[in-house]
Amino acid sequence: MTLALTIEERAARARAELRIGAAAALTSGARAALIGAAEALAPERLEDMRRLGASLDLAITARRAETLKARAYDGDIARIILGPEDGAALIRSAADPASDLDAPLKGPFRTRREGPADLHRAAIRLTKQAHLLPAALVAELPGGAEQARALAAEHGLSVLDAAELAAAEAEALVVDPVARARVPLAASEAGRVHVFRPRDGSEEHYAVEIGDPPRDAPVLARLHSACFTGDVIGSLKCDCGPQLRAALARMAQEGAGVLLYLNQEGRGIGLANKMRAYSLQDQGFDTVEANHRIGFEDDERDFRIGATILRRLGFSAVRLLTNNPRKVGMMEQSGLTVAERVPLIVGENPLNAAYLRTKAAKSGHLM
Ligand SMILES: Nc1nc2c(ncn2[C@@H]2O[C@H](COP(=O)(O)OP(=O)(O)OP(=O)(O)O)[C@@H](O)[C@H]2O)c(=O)[nH]1
Ligand SMILES: [Zn+2]
Repeated sequence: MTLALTIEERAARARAELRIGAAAALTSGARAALIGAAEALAPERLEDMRRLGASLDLAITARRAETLKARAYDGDIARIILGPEDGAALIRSAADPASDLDAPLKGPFRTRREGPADLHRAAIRLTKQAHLLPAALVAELPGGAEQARALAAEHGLSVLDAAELAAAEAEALVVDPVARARVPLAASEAGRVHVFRPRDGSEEHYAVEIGDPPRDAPVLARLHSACFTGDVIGSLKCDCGPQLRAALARMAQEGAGVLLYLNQEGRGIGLANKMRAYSLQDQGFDTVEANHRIGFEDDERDFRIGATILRRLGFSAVRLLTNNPRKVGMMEQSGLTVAERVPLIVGENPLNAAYLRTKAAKSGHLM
């Protein structure tokens, strides 16, 4: 029956469900759990999960666990054991770094050592993909997958298999061209915008083509990650706006180029989480420390999507405008030739100098 949803479609739906505070069910073989996003799940639903579950955990990343001084027995993640008294306030304080400074001695949190952590890991992945705080409530069901399917059928919940979910992530890298049109730009009247839609239902990405770059020669290219604050409202905290405009100006000057505008706001964590990171930066943490304290890696972007889009446009070799060696490495790993790295050093000001120094010192950016 082709009306049945694929795992990718069910994952897209589950991400939306987590964002609106609904629960979903995850299975792994005969085991299963109900999950919810720590920042969104309604308290009444939490009580249902507590009632139905043989256990109730808060799954967090090892990064967040480090800030909370909780032991991460599962490598990249940790499972905080919630007791009957642990309600919404405790969950929020464990998941959300906003109050860390007011309550520096959170916890102590007891973390789980025994048993598999695959359901917890899958739940955290979904919250990250939904651009929520990377923290999930996980109630293991005593009746396993059978109980999960019965509950899902009764209440209209999504049921996803953790292993299938991981395998389905490759679909995020498959994009289809949707529409394109001429858009005369201030930098160059020979502008054209192409919209690409990922098969996994995640956000669309755009390509801005300047002129008519030949497909058989390395194209002057930029992979620009969305920065609402820098690109749109002129934030002085980063260099994104000036980089965006300088890249287009350089392409206009050469008469040809392609700028990918990738919707990877905040290095892939979304604007809400980026503002959480900025709030931590106001408390004195640098850009990398701030990401870690929320529970993210320094950089959650997958640049392979950029290579895919370039190839869809017919390019196989680039002269890449970037100061980030990771972008060069990822393009090459994806089979694109980087004929040259073209530095893009613009837009330093007194308010972003420390940020740019941190990127150079900790993230390997070339200055
Ligand atoms: N999480 C987080 N993201 C930030 C911060 N400042 C800027 N960003 C995001 O960082 C990304 C900047 O991306 P780029 O300029 O494309 O990449 P880059 O790694 O700096 O590399 P190049 O500019 O190519 O040298 C954008 O998605 C911004 O939204 C910050 O303090 N925290
Ligand atoms: Zn920026």
